[in-house]
Amino acid sequence: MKFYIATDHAGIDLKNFTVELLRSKGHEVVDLGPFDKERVDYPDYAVKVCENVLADSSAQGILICGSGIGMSMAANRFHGIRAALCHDAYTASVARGHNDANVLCFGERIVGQGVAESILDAWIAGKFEGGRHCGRVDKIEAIKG
Ligand SMILES: O=C(CO)[C@H](O)[C@H](O)[C@H](O)COP(=O)(O)O
Repeated sequence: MKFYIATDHAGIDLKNFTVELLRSKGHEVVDLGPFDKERVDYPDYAVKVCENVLADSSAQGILICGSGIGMSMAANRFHGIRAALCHDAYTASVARGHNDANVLCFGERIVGQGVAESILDAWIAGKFEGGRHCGRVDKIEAIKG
């Protein structure tokens, strides 16, 4: 699987862990930064990941910040991005299976490395179930609020 990943200053350590973990499992990871802990604004990095995911539909995005909330809010402003803030393996699994989510968000101030790994494993194993969920996802995409 191919991932684009970015964070803000509050998620650097979990980003580095995630990049190494995914690469060690054979996944392709494009790290869009930042690469030090200087304070930055999370929307700037959400834009980088979402633009790449929209241009490369075979890929998925990962966005990390302190809580994951700001990143998920910013990412969901993009038409075609379905960003899911996940705190555990169940939310990751259902985000893929029911919501066809294409950007995973989590928070370094919320989840540790062990929980992050279980979230990533569930995300990677998850597959959109289609069926009754198709029309619902289509309705999300049709919203022009
Ligand atoms: O967007 C967030 C909160 O919803 C993220 O957790 C940010 O990383 C956080 O706001 C950054 O806070 P800081 O005090 O500037 O480190």
